[in-house]
Amino acid sequence: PLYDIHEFWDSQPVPKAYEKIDESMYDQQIDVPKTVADVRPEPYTLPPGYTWANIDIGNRTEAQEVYDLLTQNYVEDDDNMFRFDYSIEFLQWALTPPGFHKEWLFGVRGGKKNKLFGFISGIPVDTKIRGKQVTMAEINFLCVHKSLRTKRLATVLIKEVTRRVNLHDIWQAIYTAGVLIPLPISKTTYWHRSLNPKKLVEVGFSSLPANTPMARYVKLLKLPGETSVKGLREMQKSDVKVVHDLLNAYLSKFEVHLHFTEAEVAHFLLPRAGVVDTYVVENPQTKEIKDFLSFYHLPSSILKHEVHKTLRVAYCYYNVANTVPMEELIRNALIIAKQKDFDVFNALDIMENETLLKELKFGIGDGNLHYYFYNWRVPEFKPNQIGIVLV
Ligand SMILES: CCCCCCCCCCCCCC(=O)CSCCNC(=O)CCNC(=O)[C@H](O)C(C)(C)COP(=O)(O)OP(=O)(O)OC[C@H]1O[C@@H](n2cnc3c(N)ncnc32)[C@H](O)[C@@H]1OP(=O)(O)O
Ligand SMILES: CN(C)Cc1n[nH]c2ccc(-c3ccc(F)cc3OCCn3ccnc3)cc12
Repeated sequence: PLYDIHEFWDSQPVPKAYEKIDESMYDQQIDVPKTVADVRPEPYTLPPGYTWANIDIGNRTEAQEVYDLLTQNYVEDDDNMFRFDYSIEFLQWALTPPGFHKEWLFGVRGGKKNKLFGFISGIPVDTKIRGKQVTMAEINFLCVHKSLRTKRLATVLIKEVTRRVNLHDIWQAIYTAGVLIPLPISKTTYWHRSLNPKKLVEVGFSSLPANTPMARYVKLLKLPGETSVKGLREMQKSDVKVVHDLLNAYLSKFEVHLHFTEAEVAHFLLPRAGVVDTYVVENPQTKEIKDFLSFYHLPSSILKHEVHKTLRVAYCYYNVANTVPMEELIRNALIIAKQKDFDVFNALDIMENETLLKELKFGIGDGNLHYYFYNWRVPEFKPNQIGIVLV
């Protein structure tokens, strides 16, 4: 609970759990204004035997080292049955958007083999918060090897990435986590839509509802073999401009959202095999595009099962529905994911998602994803006011 002592976070410019609400303090930074000249010029001190190392994620060998660290040491579910298994291609996609800064992708090396024991990443994002534009760093992939846990190494990684971001005259950040630390700007819930119920029951991801034989459970969750939306097709380069306009227009409806450049829309939404899928709806008569759907591929390793080693998971990404009902659009995303042999389709209750989860037979997940700002005070938002998906 929040009244716990947070040695590190109580020293950081984030709202305190106990602070009195003062509306006049909202929509501004928490820290005293600083300039780049105030930023510590040298990296933070690491324990003896460890060194800082920038990671060139575009270099296959270095990307493999990050993959190896994360696939063994990154986020597990509460029951330690599954662990995220981000692929190398996914990491390269997530961490090299237009305008990224190489020195914001780095880790800690040590030992005889100069092994990678820790990692953290930042990418620049243009956020809009209650109508105010704030350039931030989006922090992700914080990971410390299991053999080095609870030695406060994470706090050094966080302070170092803060320092490196500050050197670019950026003083705010956005991040999400399953853990509850001071202080969430929103507490969202994740939901799962089974696509391969038999496998999900076999690996313990789902349990058969009471008095429901497997055959009936499978029938309950069956989806059409083909999509229903006319004119649905994979996004291509020539769609970037219209998808860019549709996305920014749609996201401006939310209290907290990102603003994407065309180059960022091309980077984050053009289909990449095994990473991200985007489909546009091209009106067969007018050839106009007014809707699109997208989901990203993030498998989880199944930690304790002899036969099944990987859970193939699709995650709801950005979806805009202007001429098609959102429910039908997302149902078509489910159908495509099933056609592509995904086992489950995950979604947060952010944006408009909560309005379609039940109808589309999603089941509620066992935990939350909290959204956080660093050094920016806002009132707490409901999930349907959040228009940002962090991978
Ligand atoms: C202006 C720019 C600013 C940029 C920076 C913005 C801030 C960015 C913040 C980062 C955003 C990342 C977002 C992201 O990547 C998505 S959330 C996923 C984070 N990664 C994992 O969960 C992977 C598995 N776990 C680990 O690798 C370790 O357990 C980690 C590394 C998590 C902690 O390593 P450890 O060996 O277990 O722990 P110590 O070194 O002893 O440190 C303990 C302190 O760390 C605090 N802690 C624990 N988990 C945290 C988390 N997920 N966020 C923030 N803080 C977290 C904890 O509350 C405690 O502080 P307290 O004593 O005050 O309570
Ligand atoms: C977002 N990005 C920062 C990775 C990340 N970190 N921590 C997390 C905790 C939950 C989710 C999440 C987000 C959306 C979703 F539909 C299901 C999720 O978790 C499933 C349960 N689970 C937790 C861990 N392994 C499996 C992601 C994350």
